Amino acid sequence: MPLTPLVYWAQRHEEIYLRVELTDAQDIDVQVHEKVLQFRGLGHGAKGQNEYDFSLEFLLPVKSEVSYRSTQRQVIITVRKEQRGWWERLTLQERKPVFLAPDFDRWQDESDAEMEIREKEEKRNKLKASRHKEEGFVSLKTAFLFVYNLVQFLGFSWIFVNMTVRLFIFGQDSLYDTFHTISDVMFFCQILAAVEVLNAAFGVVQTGVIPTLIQVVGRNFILFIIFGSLEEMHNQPVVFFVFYLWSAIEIVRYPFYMLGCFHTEWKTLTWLRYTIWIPLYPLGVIAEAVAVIQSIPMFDVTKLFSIPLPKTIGTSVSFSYVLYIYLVLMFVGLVINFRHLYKQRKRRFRTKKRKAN
Ligand SMILES: CCCCCCCCCCCCC[C@@H](O)CC(=O)SCCNC(=O)CCNC(=O)[C@H](O)C(C)(C)COP(=O)(O)OP(=O)(O)OC[C@H]1O[C@@H](n2cnc3c(N)ncnc32)[C@H](O)[C@@H]1OP(=O)(O)O
Repeated sequence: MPLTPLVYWAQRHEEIYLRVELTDAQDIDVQVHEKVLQFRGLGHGAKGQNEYDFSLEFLLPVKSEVSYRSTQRQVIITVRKEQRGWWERLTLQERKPVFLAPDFDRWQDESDAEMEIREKEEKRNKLKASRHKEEGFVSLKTAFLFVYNLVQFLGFSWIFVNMTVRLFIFGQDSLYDTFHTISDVMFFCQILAAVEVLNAAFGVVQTGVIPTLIQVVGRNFILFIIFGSLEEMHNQPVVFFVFYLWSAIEIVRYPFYMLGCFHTEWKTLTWLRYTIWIPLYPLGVIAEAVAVIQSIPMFDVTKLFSIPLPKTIGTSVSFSYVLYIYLVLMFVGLVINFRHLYKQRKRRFRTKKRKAN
C-alpha cells in the first residue's frame, strides 16, 4: 500500500518548487495533467523503505512539462506556471493537505520574489552595459590598430617604392644618397614604431614586450645614433641596404596586421609574413653590424658622444667602446628575436594545419 511522503513547497512568479522528502529515491514517475501533479517513487521516507505517492491539484493551470532531479536525500520538482503571477495558495482545495508544508529554505513572499527579479534584471542590465562597453572598446582598438598599421604600411611602401625606382633610374648612384631622400619618412615611421612596444606592454596586441623592444630600440639606435648623428655616414651605401631590408619586411607585415584587424587573411601574405624574415633578419643584422663597424673610426675621430674623464687622467673614453658592446648585444638580440619569430611561425602554421584537419 503506497504511503505519502512529506512535501515542501515554495513559489516564484513563474515557477513552483516541490521538495519531496525521500532518501535514495528510485523509479520516480512525475506527471502533470491539466492542473494535477501525480508523483510516484520508491525510497526511504518518514515510514521507512516503501513505495510513496501523492497528487496535488494546483490552484491555477501549469505547464505540462515538469522537471525533477533526485539527490541522495530528496527529490526536487520544478513546475512552470502557465501564467506568470503570485498564487495565494498552492492547491485548489482551501484546506492544505497534511503532507504539505512551506519550504522555508526557499520560501519568499511576493515582495521578496519581486525584489529578486529586480536584482536579476539589474544584474542582466549591468552585464549588457559592460558588454556594450567591451564591444565599444574592441571596435575602438580595432580602428586604432587599423589606422596605425595603415600609416606604417603607407610610410614603408613609400620608402620601398622610392628606393626601388631610384635604383632603376640612377643605378649605383642611388646607393649614396638614400639618407637624404628617405630619412625623414624613416624617422617618422621608426618613431611611430614605439607604439608597438606600448601595444605589447598594455596588452593591446597579444605579443611579447621584449622582442618588440629589441626590434624598436635596435633599429632606432642604428637610425638615430649611427646614421643620424654622424654626417659621414649619410652617404654610405650601407644606409641603402639597411633601409631596404627594413622596409621589405614591413610592406608585408603591416598589411598582414591590417587584414588581421578584420579577422581576415590572405594565405600568401601570411606565408610571406612568417617566412621572409628567415633570410631578411640575418641580412638586416649583418647590414646593421657593418654600419656600426664603419662608424667606429668616425666616432673615434670626431669624439662624438665620448665620455670625458677627470682632468687628472686627462683623456676621454670613446663611444666606440659602447659600440663594441652593442655589437655583442646585437648578436644576443638576433638570437632572441630569431627564436621568437620561429616560435610565432610554428604557432601560426601549426594552428592553421589543425584548423584545416
Ligand atoms: C631591451 C633593449 C635591448 C636593446 C638591444 C639592442 C640589440 C638590438 C639587436 C636588434 C637587431 C634588430 C635587427 C632588425 O632591425 C633587423 C631587421 O628588421 S631586418 C628586416 C627583417 N626583420 C623582421 O622580419 C622583423 C620584423 N619585425 C617583427 O616581426 C616584429 O617587430 C617582432 C616584434 C620581431 C615580432 O612581431 P610579433 O611578436 O608581434 O609577432 P606577430 O606578428 O606574430 O604578432 C603576434 C600577434 O599580435 C598581433 N599583432 C601584432 N602587432 C599588431 C598590430 N600592429 N596590429 C594588429 N595586430 C598585431 C598579430 O596579428 C598576432 O596576432 P594573432 O596571433 O592573433 O594573429
